[in-house]
Amino acid sequence: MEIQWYPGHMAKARKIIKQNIRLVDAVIELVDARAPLASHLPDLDELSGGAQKIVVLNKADLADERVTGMWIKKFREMQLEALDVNSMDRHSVKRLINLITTIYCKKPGCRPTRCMIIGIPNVGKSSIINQMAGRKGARTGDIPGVTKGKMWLKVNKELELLDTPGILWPKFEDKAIGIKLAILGSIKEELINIEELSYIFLEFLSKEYPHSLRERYKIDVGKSPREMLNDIAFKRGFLMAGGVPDMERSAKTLLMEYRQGKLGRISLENPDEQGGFWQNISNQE
Ligand SMILES: Nc1nc2c(ncn2[C@@H]2O[C@H](COP(=O)(O)OP(=O)(O)OP(=O)(O)O)[C@@H](O)[C@H]2O)c(=O)[nH]1
Repeated sequence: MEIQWYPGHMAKARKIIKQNIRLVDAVIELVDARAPLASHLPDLDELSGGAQKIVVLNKADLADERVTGMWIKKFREMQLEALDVNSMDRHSVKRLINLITTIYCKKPGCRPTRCMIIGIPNVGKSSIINQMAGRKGARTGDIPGVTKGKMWLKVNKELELLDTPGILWPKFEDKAIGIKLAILGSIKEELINIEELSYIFLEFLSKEYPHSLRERYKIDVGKSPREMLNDIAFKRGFLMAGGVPDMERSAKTLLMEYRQGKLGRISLENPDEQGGFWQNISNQE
């Protein structure tokens, strides 16, 4: 499956990030816990200069807990601060605030640490900013030396966030990365052949999480992806004139329900995987 990818505003976004990054102590790179590598920004280190990076695996409530634990271990082995977070949950986000404070505020009365959130589309940047800043997130106003109009949100005495997150698009020369991001919902649907995408996803699920498919849709996971999608259409009553199964509706429903967590906690990537399903996808023409 070919994903047409024309992020026209990419250069502008990079420029804005570059300008803002020099104002912060730390960059919080938000990745999707279900695919931390595919949703990671390979050129962020080059953009972020000296600012320290904290990797936040967001939407951890939707990811396979065991696999997320493996990722955290892996990032820490690479000497990176890493934390799993559910931005919908105040307590979970509090752990991130505490981590930043522990790293940057060694003594009482320290100056506020300034952070910027960066991540790919739909990874949860606005949600985490809102959850971190909460009602206290009153804008602190223009600060001298800061690009006009730039605002800081006060999280607490020790922490301030830049009010606008940085959106970046990953480079994906690798076909599997594009497909994972499409499954997660980070790529506009108009750019995707949704039926083809669902076939790949069904094949992945039938190999890695067959029980989730069986439980949710009561289908035979030994069948071909096309047959499985067909069966989902029948089970759900997605039928067009003449009783023809509506495959597109079926595909959209499958992906929507995955993104909403209705299929259970499912990770697309595993740090220990070598070869395997995604490698085969990447190797395909
Ligand atoms: N389950 C779950 N959903 C989340 C989490 N974080 C964000 N979401 C949902 O993911 C969707 C995207 O979140 P946003 O905060 O708008 O993401 P964004 O990165 O600001 O998106 P863009 O503005 O497109 O760049 C929303 O429907 C959120 O409710 C999370 O930790 N868990």
